[in-house]
Amino acid sequence: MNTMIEVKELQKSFGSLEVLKKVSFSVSPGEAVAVIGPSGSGKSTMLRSLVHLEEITGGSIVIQGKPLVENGKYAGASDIRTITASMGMVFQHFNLFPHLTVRGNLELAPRTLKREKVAAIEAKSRDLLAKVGLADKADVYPSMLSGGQKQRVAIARALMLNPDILLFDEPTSALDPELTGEVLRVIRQLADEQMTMIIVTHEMNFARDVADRIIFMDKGEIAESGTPEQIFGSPRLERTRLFLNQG
Ligand SMILES: Nc1ncnc2c1ncn2[C@@H]1O[C@H](COP(=O)(O)OP(=O)(O)OP(=O)(O)O)[C@@H](O)[C@H]1O
Repeated sequence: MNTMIEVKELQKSFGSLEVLKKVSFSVSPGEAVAVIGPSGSGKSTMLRSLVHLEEITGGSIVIQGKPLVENGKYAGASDIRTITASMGMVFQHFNLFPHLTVRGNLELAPRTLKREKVAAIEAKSRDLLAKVGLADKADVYPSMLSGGQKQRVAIARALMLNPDILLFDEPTSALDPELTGEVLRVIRQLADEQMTMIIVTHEMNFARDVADRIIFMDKGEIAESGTPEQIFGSPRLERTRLFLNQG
């Protein structure tokens, strides 16, 4: 399989507001793609469309060769479930279940799906918590954790279902600056392990360091796409950076 994600002429409108205007791109296996761009340019909407959290108004999305939506027509409900199950999503605001412990958060979906034995699920949650540096937090509740710790739990939770693709929607935007590093380190480790990822982020330096490719969105379109070297040499991006820094 050569393409993990193939997006063709994706269009999305909210009422009369056209948020995505024929956006096309593809992601190869093992690629880490960062999506950057000014606020309101459609980055989150594009990402959410891939996992059917937004219903698109035109175009096609094909995940690992399977069409989620083709020329605006969606697959059947069961195919949509299967296709979106191959992707894990990490949100800006963590979205942990407050009434479950850290371990409970990790194990809820796999225990509900019953695809694996309970012992295997428990072993995996232990391993993944160790991987994100939180082995000692398995039995605490999310309210006891810092934002950076919560986000690392959310990443471990997304990994519990063995996704082929991970999507990050501004994973550090809700964090105090001193807590972003611990989350970015985990994402970088996943990139080093060749996890296929799309990361929507405002962290320009991180995008430059971790991404194989950068997609720069502006006003619902892909303004530029290329390697970090190509994109960070671009005068258009420089103008946006100055603008963002002033904000
Ligand atoms: N549910 C919705 N209903 C109406 N408009 C929406 C909805 N969701 C997003 N929008 C609008 O779509 C546009 C793109 O939003 P989106 O969140 O995709 O941008 P973004 O590039 O991710 O921005 P940011 O960096 O601020 O998160 C914005 O104008 C936003 O107000």
